[in-house]
Amino acid sequence: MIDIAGLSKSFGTRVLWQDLTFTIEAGRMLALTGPSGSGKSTLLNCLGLLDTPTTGTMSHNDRDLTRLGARQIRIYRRDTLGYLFQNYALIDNATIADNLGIAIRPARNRDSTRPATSPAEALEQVGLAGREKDIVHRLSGGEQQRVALARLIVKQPALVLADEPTGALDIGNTHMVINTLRALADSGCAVVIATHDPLVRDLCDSVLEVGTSTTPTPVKELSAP
Ligand SMILES: Nc1ncnc2c1ncn2[C@@H]1O[C@H](COP(=O)(O)OP(=O)(O)OP(=O)(O)O)[C@@H](O)[C@H]1O
Repeated sequence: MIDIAGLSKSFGTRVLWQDLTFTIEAGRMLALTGPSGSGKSTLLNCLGLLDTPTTGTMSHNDRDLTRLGARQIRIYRRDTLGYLFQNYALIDNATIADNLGIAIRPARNRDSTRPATSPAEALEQVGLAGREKDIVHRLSGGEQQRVALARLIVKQPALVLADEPTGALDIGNTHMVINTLRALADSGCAVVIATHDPLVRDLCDSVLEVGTSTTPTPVKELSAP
């Protein structure tokens, strides 16, 4: 569904990655690994149309994403993408319900046939049942991450982009994140995760070593003896 061809990114004379050529398919999970500074977040930002690649093309269902105007980019982000970033990207001074309500709107516009999950059901799935009226900035970091997960469950975006989603979490919340991302993939979302966490990497279907490889390797091949 997302076709990447000859993608590269440089800052000045510094080449972060080049000639990336692969497909991100619905229902699959791709891990982006590599040392700090190799350009994992930058690649996620390019996939999320928050940054632009230096050369190459990205297309979604044959629609060229590198040629969209500002308004089309906003609509694509709203209707197609879900972010799970380290700062949770929530509206801090609003309630959990308000944060999830924002996620519902674009889902209504999508041509999706997937069954909708209500905010109440999504909160139950992440262990926050009945907490709709809580203000987000009063929640712990782990709870905020779970609200961000609930937002993804409600929105069911075609493409989920996650940047170190377990970096600051305890083991319980880490498993919550991993299980939810796997469930999103199983329901048809494509999931791309920048991670240093071997637990997360091993859950994915394939791994791209950013800055070193140009195509992902199936996880099965990595773990083969
Ligand atoms: N706008 C920019 N201008 C110049 N350099 C930048 C810019 N954005 C990022 N970089 C540099 O690009 C490199 C890659 O950054 P990026 O955050 O993508 O790496 P990363 O692999 O995600 O690292 P980490 O694992 O530490 O999060 C870094 O050296 C960073 O300083």
